[in-house]
Amino acid sequence: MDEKTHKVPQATSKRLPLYYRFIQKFANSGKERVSSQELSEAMKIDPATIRRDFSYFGALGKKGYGYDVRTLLQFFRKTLDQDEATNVALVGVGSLGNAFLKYNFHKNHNTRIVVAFDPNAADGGTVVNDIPIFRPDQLEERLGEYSVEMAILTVPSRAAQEMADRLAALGVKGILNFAPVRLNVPEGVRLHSIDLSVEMQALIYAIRNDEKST
Ligand SMILES: NC(=O)c1ccc[n+]([C@@H]2O[C@H](COP(=O)([O-])OP(=O)(O)OC[C@H]3O[C@@H](n4cnc5c(N)ncnc54)[C@H](O)[C@@H]3O)[C@@H](O)[C@H]2O)c1
Repeated sequence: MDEKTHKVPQATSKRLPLYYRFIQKFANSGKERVSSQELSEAMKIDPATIRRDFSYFGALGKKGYGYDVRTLLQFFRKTLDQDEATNVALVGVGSLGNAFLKYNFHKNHNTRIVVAFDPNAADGGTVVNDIPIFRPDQLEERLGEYSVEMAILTVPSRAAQEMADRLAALGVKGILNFAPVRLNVPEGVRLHSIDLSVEMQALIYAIRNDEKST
């Protein structure tokens, strides 16, 4: 990513892959330009948010013209580093971690799990789906071999902060945390947390609220 994108808010950066997906759809249907209104209708995000998100990246569109689909496509491909593979470490190979290990991210995105860590791994490592799994006490010794940029954290809550600290100390730049705890990470490390219970409660609240207002 270029320097400008450092100040991009987390909410905006979370929407980038979504923009990319919809712009790909517009491009595939042969559309050459698209307005924030059209994007808004397709994506169910309000047009002001889209314009604000895009404004973080400089002049991507012209007033009254909208956005050039090819330019947007190139921009998002470059910004999301779709041309370059991202190596991911999986930390915690239980129920959730195993599902990630078996899910082939690589098919749709240039992202792949290259190494995993779990206390249940054998002494010299275990291999599942061609991915080596080592014990967590081997993290410092092994991680450096795999050019890992980000980690998926699927460990029990009690182990999450310690593993996040150790990953950050090893130079991992992004952590996708599934443990339902608030983690602290040093500056320069991006943390995205997905708490399924919170997401579910928010959805239930939204459904009930819709019911009340109809
Ligand atoms: N399973 C789900 O549907 C689900 C949904 C939402 C959130 N979560 C959260 O995701 C995390 C993982 O859930 P799960 O169901 O896979 O749990 P799990 O107990 O099945 O798996 C956790 C794994 O982490 C390993 N582990 C423990 N300490 C470790 C360490 N220091 N380093 C590496 N690995 C370590 C354990 O050996 C185990 O294999 C939990 O924090 C859980 O609350 C799970």
